[in-house]
Amino acid sequence: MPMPMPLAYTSTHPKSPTVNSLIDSLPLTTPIYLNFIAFWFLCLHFLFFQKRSIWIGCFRLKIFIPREVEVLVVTFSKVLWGWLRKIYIGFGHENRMPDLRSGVRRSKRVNNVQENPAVIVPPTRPGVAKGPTGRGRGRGTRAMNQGKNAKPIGAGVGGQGHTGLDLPIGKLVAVRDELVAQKSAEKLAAAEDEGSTSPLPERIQIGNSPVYKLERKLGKGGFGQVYVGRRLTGGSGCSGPDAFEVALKFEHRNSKGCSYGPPYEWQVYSTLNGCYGLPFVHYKGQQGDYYILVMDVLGPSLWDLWNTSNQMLSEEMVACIAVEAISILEQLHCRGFVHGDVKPENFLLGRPGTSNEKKLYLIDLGLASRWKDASSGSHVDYDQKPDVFRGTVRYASVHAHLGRTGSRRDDLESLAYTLIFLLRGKLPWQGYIGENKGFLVCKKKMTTSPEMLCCLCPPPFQQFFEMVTNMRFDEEPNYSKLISLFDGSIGPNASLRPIRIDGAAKVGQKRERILANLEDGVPLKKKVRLGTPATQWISVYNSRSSMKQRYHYNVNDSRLHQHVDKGREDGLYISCVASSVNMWAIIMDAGTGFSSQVYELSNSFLHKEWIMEQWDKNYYITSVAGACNGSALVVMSKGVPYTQQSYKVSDVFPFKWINKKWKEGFFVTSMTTQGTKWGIVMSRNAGYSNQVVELDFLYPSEGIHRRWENGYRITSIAATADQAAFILSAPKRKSTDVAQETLRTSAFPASHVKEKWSKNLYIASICYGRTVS
Ligand SMILES: Nc1ncnc2c1ncn2[C@@H]1O[C@H](COP(=O)(O)OP(=O)(O)OP(=O)(O)O)[C@@H](O)[C@H]1O
Repeated sequence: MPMPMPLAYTSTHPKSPTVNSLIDSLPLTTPIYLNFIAFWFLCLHFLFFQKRSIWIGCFRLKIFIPREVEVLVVTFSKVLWGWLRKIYIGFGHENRMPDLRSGVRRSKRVNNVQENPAVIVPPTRPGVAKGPTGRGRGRGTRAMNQGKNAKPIGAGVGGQGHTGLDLPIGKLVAVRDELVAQKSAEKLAAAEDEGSTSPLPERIQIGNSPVYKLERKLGKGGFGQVYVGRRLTGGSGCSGPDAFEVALKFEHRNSKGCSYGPPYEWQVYSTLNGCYGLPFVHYKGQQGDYYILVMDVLGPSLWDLWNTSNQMLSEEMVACIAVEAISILEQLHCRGFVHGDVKPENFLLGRPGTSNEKKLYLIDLGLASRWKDASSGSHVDYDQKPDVFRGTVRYASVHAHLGRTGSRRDDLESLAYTLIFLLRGKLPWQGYIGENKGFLVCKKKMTTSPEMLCCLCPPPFQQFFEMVTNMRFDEEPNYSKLISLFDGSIGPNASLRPIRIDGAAKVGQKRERILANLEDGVPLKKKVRLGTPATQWISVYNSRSSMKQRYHYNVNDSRLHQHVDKGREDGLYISCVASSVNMWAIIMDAGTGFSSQVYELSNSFLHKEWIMEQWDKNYYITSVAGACNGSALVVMSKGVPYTQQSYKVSDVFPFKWINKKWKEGFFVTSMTTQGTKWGIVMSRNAGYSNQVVELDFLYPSEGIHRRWENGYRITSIAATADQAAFILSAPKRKSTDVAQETLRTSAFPASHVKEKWSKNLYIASICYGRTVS
């Protein structure tokens, strides 16, 4: 999208003054202020340009700025800059009820606790460290945190050229939290600097390995530097453990991946060494300040190849790459791992001039993870953590962007992007920059139809893309079928092929047999990515004993009171509200358990003063809706079990805040959107034992079904025109199982609701927004 930058403030919040009110509040006309500002600018000018003298006519006036003034001016400038930034860029705000003492419901307004502005984390990792446009392979660094306020650790934030490399993010996310807790980003950066400045040993011997002399550099990643090591003593072979030349990968012991000992990649190599398509690791060990891997030396990467071939590779070449890459991934997956960072830079050819120069290898296991549990052998559990991203933005699967647990489908989706990039020379989401780059790229991936994405590619590539993006989380890829898609693009003469496809050839016969059995018998799956966004009503129905429920839709502001009053006369309370095209939908129930209710229609999202007043009177927010025209409807009730409440308004889905509040015992109890803004209400004592989020650019059918299977039920929904969010909760008391159904309809589901009522299914949540793409 080029969409506006996230603005997370409501304009009326007293702690988020508008620029106008700020300017109004400054007595700029007072001469003393003018003098001060002039003095300050002058100091800044001298400090900035390092000027220490000025000419007045023919006199040269020497300027002396005392150190104290310099510090004062710089500090004041920083504070002012931060202040202005907050006004222009904003951050989410949270309003929270005061803590309760001794379990007594205290209604006094003690204070308006405005917590430290929470870090707003876009649903997907924003523009982090797009690769340098430099031509060297593997240059640049990784960033580890995708938070808006998070600093990329190390260097490498910069613009992205069309030919630029894309750098991986999130390697060792697992240790990230601990790292961040222990060390500030600055310390980490300093540690890294130290790592990069420590001299590399000139002679290397790991255990009983030959002695190597450090030779030319092969590449550098965010974590390691790779050099050629030339054998000096201790062997006679041309290849293998005592090869004349090896690749030496150095990682400094203070580097970000080594805080707890050897790099994580070592563990993965311990299990995967010898796997088809991976370079052999012969020795690993520590020497001086460095962890060192001794492995087979390889040749150029596919990115190098693409770059030196006018940034376009032939169909046959890419088809061979496809076939061999699928075989390599199949072998890796067979060993229970997913790679997690499939991209052109991580596929290397064998050493030029050797018999392996046309052989493909996959390197960099730093983001590899298990899809299959090592002890039980079962598939790892599905989960979604929208603020966790691992991989490289350009090639990451949409599921990886959305923070879903990595599985085999993700490697294949990244491979599809890799192949299309090598063929077309460009992907439609290149060129995004800025803090919410990850979100924009993910949105573009979701809204680009397979036809658009593959418009310049031969049909097998589109078929491959469609097959892999339609896979379920735990689906076993049909590698043979995927390989066979490219059969027609590869010539029969093996010696003429630009890339060796030994892996695929080995399973070729088996493949033919499988394919014969598959012949058209498998029904085609419904395509999930159509590229056409749609907004719909999403309604959720819960089974419950018979009760009176009433709905109103297309209600304009002036008719709202009339409907609500009528419902109240009949003993009904508002149970949920929603808005579509600036008209309200109101659901009123006889079974809410509320004892009293108030509501307010206001022009602000959300009206803090009114909410605080009602909190004082022991009312709690029970439903909330925002309309596109800026107004919001907040319903607050008595008779709820909640003991404390907190809400947040944010321009991006505030998963990080939700996560933080979960840890404090709060659960999401209502949620809405207004335009692109999200409003989330969380309460203590909500009766849930656990809660999860499903956030997607379409209706996350698979995720919801998986959660349902695990005992979760949808308890809040909201959607913008881009994304739909579902909160699913596990009840504390697992007494009666609630059956739940969802419905998506273009018009308000008036007739459907009646059908549901006849089956004792009642509307539990409703919203209008993004459903399919
Ligand atoms: N065995 C090898 N033979 C030749 N070159 C290699 C070899 N291993 C790595 N390289 C080169 O070194 C670069 C960095 O290696 P690698 O990707 O393993 O490091 P990293 O720090 O994990 O990088 P990244 O940040 O991309 O994950 C690679 O891009 C590649 O060009």
